[in-house]
Amino acid sequence: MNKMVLSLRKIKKTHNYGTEQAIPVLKGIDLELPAGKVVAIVAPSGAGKSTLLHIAGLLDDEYGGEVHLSGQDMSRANDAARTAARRQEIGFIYQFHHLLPEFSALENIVLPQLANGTPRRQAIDKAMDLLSRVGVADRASHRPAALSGGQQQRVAFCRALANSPRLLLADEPTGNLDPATSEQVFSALMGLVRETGMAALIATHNMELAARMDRTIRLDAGRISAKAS
Ligand SMILES: Nc1ncnc2c1ncn2[C@@H]1O[C@H](COP(=O)(O)OP(=O)(O)OP(=O)(O)O)[C@@H](O)[C@H]1O
Repeated sequence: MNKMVLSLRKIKKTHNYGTEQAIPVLKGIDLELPAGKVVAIVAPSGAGKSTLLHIAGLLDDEYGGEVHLSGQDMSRANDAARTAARRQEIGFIYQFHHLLPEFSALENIVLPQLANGTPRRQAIDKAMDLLSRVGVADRASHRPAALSGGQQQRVAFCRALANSPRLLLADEPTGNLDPATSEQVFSALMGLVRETGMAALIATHNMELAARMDRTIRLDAGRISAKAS
């Protein structure tokens, strides 16, 4: 039996709630994400993908419904518990990565592991393994400013996976990559999911990639409109 890593139950979100410009964005989203599965969210611009990823990633606490992480209802958890869960269990890949500019690519991936108590040697080995999987190991000692946009994006991908999260949330993780590099990052992602049993929820406009994931959900006008398994 597959364990549910993420369960979203009746998620509702209105931006600017209670004001004249109240914008209902999510109108009751239910989603079950088991371990070892990759689910694509496909949606037109403005449909609420980022809003949903923020709620799933415990970055927002003003919403209706429940977010369960590994069976625990995080919508009722306090700040400290949500912060700990974010650090230890969730990896994020944003459209705009925020690598630390004064540190090398390698250090950007090592530091979050040290903060989590991983011994330095082990953290470096893990970082180098991740960098190799996405083809940027030879740039390990470069600072972000000395990397191309696509290389920075790949480093951010490695950083998100550094602490072996149980849940990966990604907003267009291959958005700015050329087709060959996008393929390499996608294969690395699928490989890691199969090896580790991580679960991933990935927003993408790339229908070809979405079709290769385990399932696609379509978000439209605040609801899940169609499912393909
Ligand atoms: N902080 C906010 N305050 C008010 N409205 C917001 C806020 N954030 C987002 N919205 C609105 O909520 C809707 C959903 O935004 P969201 O960023 O989740 O869309 P998206 O599906 O991720 O879009 P895209 O693909 O263009 O990034 C949009 O209409 C947006 O204008």
